[in-house]
Amino acid sequence: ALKLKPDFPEAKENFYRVANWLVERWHFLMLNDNRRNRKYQLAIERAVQDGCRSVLDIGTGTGILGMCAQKAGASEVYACELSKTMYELACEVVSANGMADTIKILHKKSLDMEIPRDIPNRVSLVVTETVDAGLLGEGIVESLIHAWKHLLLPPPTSEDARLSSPSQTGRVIPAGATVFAMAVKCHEIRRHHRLCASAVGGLNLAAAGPIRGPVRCSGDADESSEPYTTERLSRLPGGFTALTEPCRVMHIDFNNPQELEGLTLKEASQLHVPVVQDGDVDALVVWFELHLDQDNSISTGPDEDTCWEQAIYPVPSHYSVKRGDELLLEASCRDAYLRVSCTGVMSSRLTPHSSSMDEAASTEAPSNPELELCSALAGLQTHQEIPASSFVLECSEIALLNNTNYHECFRKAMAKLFSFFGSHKPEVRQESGKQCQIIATAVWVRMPDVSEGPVRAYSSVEKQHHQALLQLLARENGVHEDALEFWLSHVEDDSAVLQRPDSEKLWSAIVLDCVEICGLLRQNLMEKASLARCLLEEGGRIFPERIVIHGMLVDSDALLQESAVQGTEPTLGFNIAPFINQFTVPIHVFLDLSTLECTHLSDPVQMFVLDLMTSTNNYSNRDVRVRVNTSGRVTAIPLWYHIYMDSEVCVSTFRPDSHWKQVAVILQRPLVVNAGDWVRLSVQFHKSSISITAIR
Ligand SMILES: CCc1ccncc1CNCCCCSC[C@H]1O[C@@H](n2ccc3c(N)ncnc32)[C@H](O)[C@@H]1O
Repeated sequence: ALKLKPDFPEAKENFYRVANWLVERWHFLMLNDNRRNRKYQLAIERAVQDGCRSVLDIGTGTGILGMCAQKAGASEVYACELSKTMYELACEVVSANGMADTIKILHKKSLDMEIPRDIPNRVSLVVTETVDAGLLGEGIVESLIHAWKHLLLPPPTSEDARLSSPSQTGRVIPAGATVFAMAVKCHEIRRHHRLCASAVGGLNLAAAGPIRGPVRCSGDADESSEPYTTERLSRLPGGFTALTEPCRVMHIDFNNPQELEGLTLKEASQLHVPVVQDGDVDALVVWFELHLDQDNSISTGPDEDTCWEQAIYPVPSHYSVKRGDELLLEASCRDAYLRVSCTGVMSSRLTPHSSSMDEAASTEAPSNPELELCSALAGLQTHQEIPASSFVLECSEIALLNNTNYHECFRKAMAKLFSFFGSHKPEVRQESGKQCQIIATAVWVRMPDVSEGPVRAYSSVEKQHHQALLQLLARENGVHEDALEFWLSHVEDDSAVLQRPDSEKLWSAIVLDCVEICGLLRQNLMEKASLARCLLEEGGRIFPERIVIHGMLVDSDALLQESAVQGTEPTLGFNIAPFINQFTVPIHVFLDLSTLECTHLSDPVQMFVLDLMTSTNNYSNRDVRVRVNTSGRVTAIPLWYHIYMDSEVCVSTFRPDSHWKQVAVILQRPLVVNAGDWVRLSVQFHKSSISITAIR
């Protein structure tokens, strides 16, 4: 559609969503990571010079590692790629770099490859980077077990190593990986995985029983949750505090088929990690060193200036630790995921601390072992896992519940509305009672303050278990059963939700959920608002009534690195950028603007106003003049919103406690500016999607 009509807004909007899905953003990060590319190239060159003549690149992506092998002089290069989009991209890239006839690319998962159908003979080198932040999440162990059995020449046995040339034996790049973990205290992780308040918006949540996030590294591998989430620790607002030293969890040798086969059957290993700092454990952070060959490795650690994320295992129970304690961890590779969890704390506090006693203890005959054992056991804090029956909410929903500022603002605005109705129309009120429709396609709606007489709230919730949770909360908080009516809105068409009620049932308040967690405005927001306006009774209000879009000019190389490959230099001189950059998306979502490495080139300015109550105030485009107060290169325009519940009560989506992220418009061509310049931005708003072009 875009090829036919490049500026067709719906197609543009859909393309952005599709492109983000088809080509994951880390492809850009990876290809721009010149250090990583050079390390792989060096390891491949060594292996080929060492005698590996035939190479298979598993998970070739754009084909860069296969091209390294071909350029290093390998005589046979094969590559396989399971994603159709990436496979087609790799074919374009390889032929554009003149290697179409020397690299054979298969649109196949390596596990489905056979000899001689797919490749004529076993290869002497497999190169792959099918790893995620938790190392095993892309199935590298399963892929390599299969590769050793069916695609690779046998590994060198000890005498082989001395005698035959490596071309008769097989090897893998990376050769292995070492996994590390440490315990951290981090508020940003906590507020996304654990309820930090027992009451929200005047509702006592404790009544609902345990509420937990989707990430759970529990004993039973219940499929409803993921074992870990990922974060770039160096970019988390508020940072983190390391409570333990990093500890070495395990080493995996990818050149040892027997070890790989035994990995998922191996018993969990128990680790005792010294605590170096007092605090409550919020999560375990896991990263790894990828040993490409003996002396060449890539680290994904939080303190390296690496572009990679770390694996985060939130700790559900409350472990508070003190310097000198030992944290007990358990690590295993069951069902091909790396699982790390806290199993207890060996508190040092129970053994006498004072130095004199320690000296005495060390000089006297060994103290009585029973005493030592029972004091150690007494110090062993272990906690019951949260029962699996607890309610599971998304991380963003937990962060929403923890966003007390948002709930307070909402209550304030609602209370004003109810007092308005209470005072203005006593006669009408009696027979029909206050009809208040809460249309919040978000999970969470606040029960209006029902103390002010009969309020009927109708909520459209998307998920059954949210309805169950709300009903439970209503009952436990004295909200009468029939004061709250639900229907299950269906994501695809909200019209069912907005169907016009019979005439007497007009609404006094309609709540719209306007902003997606990723920071985009919801699709068809203005259409929903105009539909909702027809459903209001006299004096009825829409919440929010207005959204003001703010933005500023920034110079951020980090945003460029995540959105497009910057030329051929980062990719070892191979011409890859024009092909992968077809999937560049001019809107960067899930941005955490508070920790983005960037230079602010202007003050924040008001870009656009959306009036949800009075449609005549709306327009579709606007020119905004922005004064440059710092010289630099404008590469992006971050955007956030001030959401006005009513004329005074406002919630910003760019606050430390906000459960929303921000977005950024990436300029097609960076604009060099000097302090004192004025930049004119043409801001278009169409079908809830914003586009901004900078004019000198
Ligand atoms: C320092 C590395 C690092 C550290 C931490 N975080 C991220 C990274 C960077 N690695 C990200 C790559 C991760 C994606 S894997 C790359 C490509 O390979 C494909 N695939 C995956 C398995 C597979 C298979 N068995 N057979 C054929 N194809 C396969 C995927 O379809 C994808 O296009």
